[in-house]
Amino acid sequence: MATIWEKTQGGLIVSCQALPNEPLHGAGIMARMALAAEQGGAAAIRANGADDVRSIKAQTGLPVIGIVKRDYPGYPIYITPTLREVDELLDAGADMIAFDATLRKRPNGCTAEELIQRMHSLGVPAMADVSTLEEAEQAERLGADCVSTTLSGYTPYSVSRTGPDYDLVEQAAERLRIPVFAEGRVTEPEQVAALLQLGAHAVVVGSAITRPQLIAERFAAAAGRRWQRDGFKAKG
Ligand SMILES: CC(=O)N[C@H](C=O)[C@@H](O)[C@H](O)[C@H](O)COP(=O)(O)O
Repeated sequence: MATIWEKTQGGLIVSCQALPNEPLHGAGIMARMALAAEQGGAAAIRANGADDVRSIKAQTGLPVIGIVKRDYPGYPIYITPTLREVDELLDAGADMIAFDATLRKRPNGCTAEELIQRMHSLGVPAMADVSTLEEAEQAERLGADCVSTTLSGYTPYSVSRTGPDYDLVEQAAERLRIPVFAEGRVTEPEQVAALLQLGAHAVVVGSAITRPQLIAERFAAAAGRRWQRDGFKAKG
């Protein structure tokens, strides 16, 4: 049977996530979203929360990269911050687990090595979500199986951009021996092709496919600008 690396190589991974404050929140809806992504050609799904992971695995034949977003007061990190979230995802049958691998402090004194070791104890690969090249290199040293550029632009010390972080993808792909996934602010198909060309193992796309409120917002903003420019012209 093909490994998750073979299944995802050169492919599209669709992130299907809706937090409790989003209109599409719910494991059933996310499973439908994942099914649609599968029909569209996704090689794997990235999903948030044990319920969504279970539901997506039951509805699709795709590998699922699981995360649990959970806030711990006083800590800025929220993507699979501790062993508790890792255990929830292992229990749900995630095929890979992604976690915040930035150099910031983790709640409960947990370390990145501990999280990786727990995943490896059950044979589940660890995806390190990073925001800089330094974090990517550190994640590789600690034993992560791959990195994703998920957090570039979302830490106070990484550069904020409107589009994908091409530089980080290119530099990490050049320097690291482990696969580099491109993730974050990919909105156009041409960007997917460009990121693969720069050495990404696969490209993760979320909001541009699975957050319809943000898709509508882009179109509404375009309409709004026209409205402001032309003014309202009543008929007749
Ligand atoms: C920064 C953070 O919390 N990113 C999250 C990580 O799982 C998700 O909210 C993103 O949707 C995902 O990374 C895909 O990115 P984009 O939606 O830009 O295609």
